[in-house]
Amino acid sequence: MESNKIILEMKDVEIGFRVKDDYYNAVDGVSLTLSKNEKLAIVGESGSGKSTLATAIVGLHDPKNSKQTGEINYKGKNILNMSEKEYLKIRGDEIGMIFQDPLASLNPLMTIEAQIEEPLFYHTKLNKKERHNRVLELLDQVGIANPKRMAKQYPHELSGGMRQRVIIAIALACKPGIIIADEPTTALDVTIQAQILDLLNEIQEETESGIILITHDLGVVAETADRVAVMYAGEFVEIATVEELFNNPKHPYTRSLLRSIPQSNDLVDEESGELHVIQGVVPSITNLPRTGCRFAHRIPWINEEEHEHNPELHEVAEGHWVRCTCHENFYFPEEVE
Ligand SMILES: Nc1ncnc2c1ncn2[C@@H]1O[C@H](COP(=O)(O)OP(=O)(O)OP(=O)(O)O)[C@@H](O)[C@H]1O
Repeated sequence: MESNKIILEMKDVEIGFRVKDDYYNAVDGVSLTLSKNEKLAIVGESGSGKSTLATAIVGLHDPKNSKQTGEINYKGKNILNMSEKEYLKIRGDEIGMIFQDPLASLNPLMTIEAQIEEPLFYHTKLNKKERHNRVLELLDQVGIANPKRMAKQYPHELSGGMRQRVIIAIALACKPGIIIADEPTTALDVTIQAQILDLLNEIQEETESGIILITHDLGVVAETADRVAVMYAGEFVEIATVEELFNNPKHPYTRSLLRSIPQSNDLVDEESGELHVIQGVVPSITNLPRTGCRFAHRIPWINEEEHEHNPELHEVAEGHWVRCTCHENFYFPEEVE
């Protein structure tokens, strides 16, 4: 990493949703920093709270149905306390967003040019001609072969991969210092996924922005990230550099996630030829155990005494944090004869 200047700092962030008359936390006390020029991945199964956190960073939770506490500090201000008016100055300007479904994120009735021009209109002083030139420059930057032609088209005329490139162009329009990418390649087929990840890597080298990449896919993490935070049931259970996480995973959840990806032969059970899968699912927010190790029920063969009563993150090596003590004597039952 060329620079370790912290540009976003999350401190004890809690985000709860109203269910009937109560609030239940989907994000439950997370702390993390993002540095300039860093690609930080947040990884976890569906329901672990990743999108809830990403949505808070871009200030898009509905205050009527959600409750946010803690701090997400950006340029000395807590995003969680900002009014919509204040946030409008930042969103799409200093913080860019790329979401999973490019079709849902684009307006079907506006040309590509009009959609890329919009943030330039609101956040810059460029005149019409300058905005037009910047639109063409951005389309070129995201690898679109004929920017002039594409600028006049509508979203339905484009392939999924092209639409995602347009979304990235919109996110980049005002040269944001931070880019939040929530499952940016999930809706795309595998070859296009690889191109979009390459594009994100290239863009980051050029812009030196900090990128938070939200994904359930460890393959995407390996391709893209510098550092990884593994999220389970609203908490970070492990934080490490990508090399450390893949070479020396500690938390039982991380180890289970790594065993469920099919890249390596030794992940496949020799006798049955099947992948090892993690039993069970992330509990819903109303059923989350709020005390003790939240992963304990998915590794029932591990004795209760191995878990902490109030699991905390422990630094096991420099910059490598693991929650709970259950990793110390953890094993997979199939490894024991
Ligand atoms: N508006 C909401 N109201 C109530 N519960 C919600 C709301 N949004 C999310 N949740 C719940 O919060 C938990 C975390 O959801 P979230 O979408 O953040 O997880 P995720 O890890 O991003 O999963 P996915 O990849 O499926 O989006 C889930 O149990 C989800 O059902």
